Amino acid sequence: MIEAVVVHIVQGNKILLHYKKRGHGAGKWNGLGGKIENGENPEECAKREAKEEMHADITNLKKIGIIKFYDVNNEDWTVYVFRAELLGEPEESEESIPKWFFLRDIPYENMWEDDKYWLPLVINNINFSAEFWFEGENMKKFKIEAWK
Ligand SMILES: Nc1[nH]c(=O)nc2c1ncn2[C@H]1C[C@H](O)[C@@H](COP(=O)(O)OP(=O)(O)OP(=O)(O)O)O1
Repeated sequence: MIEAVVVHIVQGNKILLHYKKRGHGAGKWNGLGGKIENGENPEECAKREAKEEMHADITNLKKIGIIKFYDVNNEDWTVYVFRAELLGEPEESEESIPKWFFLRDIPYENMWEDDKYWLPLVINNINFSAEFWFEGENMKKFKIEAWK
């Protein structure tokens, strides 16, 4: 089981997304994040990834969801989802290109197929737990539980 974090930064009517240049989900827009390394907790991983991926810090982290991804061909993932606030200016890095999107223009068609089911919950500060079953990049089934 791989453990990872995804962090979403929502400010006013905009969200900061990252075009991933490499790794799992390359070619898609996503929150920032990555795999948890030995000895880190999810918050520490989120802060490290923010520095690595966009050369900026994040603060006021709020854990908002937990997602399990089951993939029949590959490995299973547990992903901790956070909201956070940005300190400073995001920059392009070797991993990704950051870009602000209006909330009404989120590019769901160029994101992981599961995102459209749970990102609205993150934006509305609704806690959730979800499970998604994939075959490669195709989502087959899902379950979501949400609570205020
Ligand atoms: N179906 C999915 N939907 C989604 O929104 N995010 C997903 C996802 N499956 C995985 N993720 C996230 C978790 C994690 O933040 C990221 C994948 O992590 P990466 O491969 O970028 O990890 P690292 O930054 O540790 O990369 P490397 O150093 O290249 O191994 O994609």
